[in-house]
Amino acid sequence: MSKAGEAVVLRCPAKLNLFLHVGPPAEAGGRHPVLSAMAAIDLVDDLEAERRDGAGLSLARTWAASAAAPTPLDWPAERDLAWRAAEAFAAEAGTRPDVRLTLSKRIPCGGGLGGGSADAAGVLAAMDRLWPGAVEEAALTGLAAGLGSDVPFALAAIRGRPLALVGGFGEAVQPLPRPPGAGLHAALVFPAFGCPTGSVFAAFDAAPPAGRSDPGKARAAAEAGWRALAALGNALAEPACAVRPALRRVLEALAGAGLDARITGSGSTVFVLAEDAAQAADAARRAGAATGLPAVAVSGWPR
Ligand SMILES: C[C@](O)(CO)[C@H](O)COP(=O)(O)OP(=O)(O)OC[C@H]1O[C@@H](n2ccc(N)nc2=O)[C@H](O)[C@@H]1O
Ligand SMILES: Nc1ncnc2c1ncn2[C@@H]1O[C@H](COP(=O)(O)OP(=O)(O)OP(=O)(O)O)[C@@H](O)[C@H]1O
Repeated sequence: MSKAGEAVVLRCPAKLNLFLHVGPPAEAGGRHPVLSAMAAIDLVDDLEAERRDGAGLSLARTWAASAAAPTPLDWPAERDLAWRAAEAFAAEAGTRPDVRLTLSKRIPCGGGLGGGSADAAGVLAAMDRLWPGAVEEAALTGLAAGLGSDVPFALAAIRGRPLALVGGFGEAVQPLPRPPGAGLHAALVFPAFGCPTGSVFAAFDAAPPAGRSDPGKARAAAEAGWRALAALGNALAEPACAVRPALRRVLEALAGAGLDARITGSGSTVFVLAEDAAQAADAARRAGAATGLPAVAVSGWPR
């Protein structure tokens, strides 16, 4: 049955790396194996995808009115991960990328929140619905891994698995037990600069920390709670501060306000875990006052 003219609307969630361990690359200049507990949060980009047979690919990107840290969306559409996901899906399906994509963004760019990856995963999930059965499941997850390390988790989250232990180069996504008690709540702080992921991994190589990642420890931590997961640390936190010294000053200002702040991914976004939504809102207010930066409260996604 043709799906031409049909539209799919879905949400593309940001992720938090509750902890992030990084191993050495197999060869100099290669990518780094990671182990991370990733959780989707209710900071989302909205995607609409409409199939229009014969009309080609188009992409419109704007910031939602509620976006806390909008920056120029100035890279060419052809380089956007959403666009590249549409082309990759169509090539795999043996069809043309005849889809009109409209993105209303809220996830800050270059913030370690995986916004571009979430958009790409959203496009894969949407096109899978608009061209049902055209790409097999294993091929779809392969496309996700080819687009970036955070895309397989984002695809799993959109399809109902919003908390996972992620290994390899992001392609090994395994369910993680949901910590007991309340759900995930946090305040996010958005520095006025991004952290270029490649430079942060290069800084990691210049001073790699000792220690090995252990999936068993990660599972035990998940059974203990959200804070136990975060206590496993982020191996890119120091490298991110080396690349952007101002990030250390943000962490120091938050510590001075009594807030236990951590970096997600390769930075620059900082998060403070909270017990519930009211505490997260309070932490966001205090974080904003201590740093002068935009700060928002978030919860696990979907709520
Ligand atoms: C830091 C994380 O967000 C953790 O979830 C991800 O590992 C980032 O992965 P990503 O978004 O796929 O990163 P990209 O923006 O595609 O990669 C930028 C650059 O970071 C380095 N890179 C990235 C991922 C990885 N596992 N090892 C790397 O060494 C590579 O030099 C790469 O060219
Ligand atoms: N749809 C997109 N949304 C945001 N950035 C995109 C997108 N497509 C391509 N990019 C490019 O990727 C860069 C960073 O993307 P993104 O916001 O996903 O980084 P990030 O959150 O730091 O990701 P990560 O956690 O994977 O390091 C942008 O500055 C931009 O050049």
